Amino acid sequence: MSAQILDGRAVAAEVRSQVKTGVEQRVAAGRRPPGLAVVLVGESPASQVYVRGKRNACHEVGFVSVSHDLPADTPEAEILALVDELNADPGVDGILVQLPLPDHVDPKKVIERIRPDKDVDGFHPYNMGRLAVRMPLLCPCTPHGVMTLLSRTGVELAGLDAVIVGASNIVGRPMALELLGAGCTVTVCHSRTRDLSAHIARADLVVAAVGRPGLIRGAWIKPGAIVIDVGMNRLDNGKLAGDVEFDAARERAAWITPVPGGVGPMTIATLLENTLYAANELHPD
Ligand SMILES: Nc1nc(=O)c2c([nH]1)NC[C@@H]1CN(c3ccc(C(=O)N[C@@H](CCC(=O)O)C(=O)O)cc3)C=[N+]21
Repeated sequence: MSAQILDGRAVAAEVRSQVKTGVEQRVAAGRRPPGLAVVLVGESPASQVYVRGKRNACHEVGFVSVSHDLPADTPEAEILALVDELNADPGVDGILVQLPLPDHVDPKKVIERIRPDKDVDGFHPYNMGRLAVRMPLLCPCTPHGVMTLLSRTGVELAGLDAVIVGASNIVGRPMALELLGAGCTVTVCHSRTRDLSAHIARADLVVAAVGRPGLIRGAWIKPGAIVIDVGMNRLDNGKLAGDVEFDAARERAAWITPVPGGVGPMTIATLLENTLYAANELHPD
């Protein structure tokens, strides 16, 4: 029996349409449309593709999209000064500084400079802390987008054995907190984990967020498990592949996300949700 596909493109389209309606309601009530500022430092082609996608999504839902494209050699102080300006701008509800930043810029300093109530990436320590103590404010987009996808399976998450592979600040760690909040028993595997396949073999839910194509063998997957592939690996042939051996895993899983077309679109859709939430709930004006 092969798995049902969790169609991230379809769910992301639903979320974007809900955000668009939310913006229309705001404007009909005489309020300004939400504003999202996207800061891009440098000319990395990948970042330009992602940033273009975000800006297009803003236009689709009716946000004001504020763009700042800075040269790769922009001094850190200038980036911080721009963040201060955006923090103070009443027309800006969300600030996203595209990562990675050039080596001479400390990303932690830049992230921590963003006002927590405008940190629509959810990367700021304050927002991560709020998630850790079950008082979520703005949640990191990829893990929160995964929760939206999981809700579409109709599977009760409480009590599931969830195994996350990867312990990054932007996916693995907040993913563990989100799943803990949903009542899962959570294991986080990382580069020091011994016998990864044994952890995967007992998992009802696997979230792969490592960045290594085909790391998670399909044969490891427990029959009937839910498999969420956050991996976004560009292969030599230019194709995008996840961290999971999709075809083999699909024969054993009950649900599985494809790459592309799974978690990626949910990341963008959740960014839009966070920005509307910040405008409506955190910036009453
Ligand atoms: N401050 C910051 N916040 C981010 O959220 C952030 C970032 N920096 N830096 C880069 C990563 C990457 N990222 C993606 C989002 C969506 C897709 C996406 O929609 N991918 C499509 C495929 C796109 C393609 O074909 O290349 C998919 O998976 O279906 C990909 C990558 C957000 N990022």
